[in-house]
Amino acid sequence: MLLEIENVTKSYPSADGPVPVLRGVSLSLAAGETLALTGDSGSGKSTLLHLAGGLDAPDGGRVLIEGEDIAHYDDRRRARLRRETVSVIFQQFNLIPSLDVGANIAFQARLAGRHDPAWARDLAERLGLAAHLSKYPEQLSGGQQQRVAIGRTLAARPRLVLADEPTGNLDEGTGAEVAAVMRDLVTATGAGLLVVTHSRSLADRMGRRMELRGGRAL
Ligand SMILES: Nc1ncnc2c1ncn2[C@@H]1O[C@H](COP(=O)(O)OP(=O)(O)OP(=O)(O)O)[C@@H](O)[C@H]1O
Repeated sequence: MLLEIENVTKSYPSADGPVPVLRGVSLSLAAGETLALTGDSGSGKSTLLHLAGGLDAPDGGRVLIEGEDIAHYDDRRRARLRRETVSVIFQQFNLIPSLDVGANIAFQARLAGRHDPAWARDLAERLGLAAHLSKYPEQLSGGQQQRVAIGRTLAARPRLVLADEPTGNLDEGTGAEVAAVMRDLVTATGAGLLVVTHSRSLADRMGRRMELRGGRAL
C-alpha cells in the first residue's frame, strides 16, 4: 500500500492544556487512487496532510509509506522521502521568482536526479504552459502559477502527491480545469493523490472522499 495512516492522534498545546485535533483517524491510499479530504475549517485536514507527508509527527498511531513507518526516519531519510517519493503542493505556489517557467518546472526533478526533458515538455503542454516557458512567475496569472506549481511537482514523478487546497486561489472554471488536469496526470503516472479541499466540485472529481468531523473520519 502506498500510504497507510493507522489510528493517528494529534493534539496541539493551548493555554488551557492540549487540544485534540485528530482522535484516531485511519485511511489508506493505493497507487493510482485519488482521495479528497473534506471537513469544516479547523477539522484537522491540513494537520492530517502534514502527518502523511512527514512534515509533522503524530502523538499516537502510525504513518506508513510503502509499508515503512516514517516515524523512525532520521532527518536524512526524511529529506530523501520528500525529495524522491512524496511531494506536497501548497496553496502558496512557492515558485522561484528568478527562474523562468521551464526552470521552475524542472527544479524538483533536477533535485531528485530525475529530470526528463521530454516528460517536462509533455507536462507543460498538458498544463497549457507551453507558450509560457520562458516567462517568469510574476508575469503569470494566479491560475498559471498554480499550474506551474503542479507541473513542478509532477515533473519529479513523485509516487504520492499531497495537495492542500490546490485550487483555493482560483476561480471556479480555472479550478475545475486544474483539478481535472491534476487528477489525469496523477492517474497517468500511477501516483496516489490526497487532496484537501473545501471545494465540492474538486472533491467530486476525486475517486473517493473522506470527511473529518470532531477529530474522526466519517
Ligand atoms: N501549529 C499549531 N499549533 C496550535 N494549534 C494548531 C496548529 N496547527 C493547527 N492548529 C489548530 O488545529 C486545528 C486544526 O487545524 P488544521 O489546519 O489542521 O485544520 P483544517 O481542517 O486544515 O482547517 P482549514 O480548512 O481552515 O485550513 C485548528 O483548530 C487549528 O487552530
